[in-house]
Amino acid sequence: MSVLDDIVAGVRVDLAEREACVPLADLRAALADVDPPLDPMPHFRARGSSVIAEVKRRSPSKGDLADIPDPADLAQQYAAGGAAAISVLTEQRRFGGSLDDLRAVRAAVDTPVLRKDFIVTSYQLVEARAAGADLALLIVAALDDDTLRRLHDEARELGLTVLVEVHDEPETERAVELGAELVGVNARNLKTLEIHDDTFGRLAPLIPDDRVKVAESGIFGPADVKRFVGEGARAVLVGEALVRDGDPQAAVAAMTGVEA
Ligand SMILES: O=C(O)c1ccccc1NCC(=O)[C@H](O)[C@H](O)COP(=O)(O)O
Repeated sequence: MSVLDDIVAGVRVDLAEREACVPLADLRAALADVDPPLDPMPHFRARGSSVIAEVKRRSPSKGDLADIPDPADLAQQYAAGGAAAISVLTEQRRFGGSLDDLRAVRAAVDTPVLRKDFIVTSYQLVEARAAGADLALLIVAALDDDTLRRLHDEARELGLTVLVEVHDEPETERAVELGAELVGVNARNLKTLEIHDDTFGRLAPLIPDDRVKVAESGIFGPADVKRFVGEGARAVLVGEALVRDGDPQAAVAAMTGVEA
C-alpha cells in the first residue's frame, strides 16, 4: 500500500467516527453561524512571491518537526510576517493536527486559512467551512476524476477556494482541465517521500498563466523561493522551515515579495 493510500485509509476510519457523532445534516446546519469565507486571491501578489505558511507538527517523512503548544500564536507570527494564507494540517494520525488547530488559527487571524488534509468526502469540506476555513486542499492523486470534479464543485458551492495539488504530468492535465484557480505542485514524491526540486520547473509550463501556481514542499529560504518565482510560481507553501525557525515572522517576511 502506498503512503498516500495508507494515510487515506486512516482518514476514512477517523471520519466514520466523527460522522457517527455529528451527522452531515447537523454539520450543514452549523454553517449558518459561520462568518463568510475570505477570498484569498487578493492576498496573492501581482509581482514577487506570496507565502502560504503552514502549521505542521510532524510528518511521515521527518517525524516530529516542532512542538507547537499554541498554533494561534504561530499563525499570528505568520500573519505579521505577511503570509498570504495560513495552511493548517488537520490530519491527526500522521501529522498530529486537528480541526481544533484550525479553529484556533481562524479565531486568531484575519488571513485566509487553508484546511490541509486528505479530503475524500463532502463531509470533510463541510467540516472545513464549519471550522472557519476559507480554502481546502484537493489532492489529485487521491481522487478519481468524478470524485475530484464533484468535490471541487461542492467546495466552491460552500464558498471555499480550492488548492488543487499535483505531482506529475497526468495529474497536472487533470487539474488544468478541472479549471483549478490555484494549482499546487508538490515536489514530494508520495511513494518515496523524497523531494525532487525539479518537479515545479517541469510541470509549471503545463499550467496556464491565468492560474496561481504554487510551489510546495522542500522550500527552506529566499534562494529556493527566488528559483521557483523564476520558474513561474506566484506562491510557495512552506511548512518544515517555518515551524523549525526561531523567528517565524522574520522567516515569512524574508520569503515574501521575492522576485526572480
Ligand atoms: O510532509 C510529508 O512528509 C508528507 C508525506 C506524505 C504526504 C504529504 C506530506 N506533506 C504534506 C505537504 O504537502 C507539506 O506539508 C507541505 O507541502 C509543506 O512541506 P515542507 O515545507 O517540506 O514541510
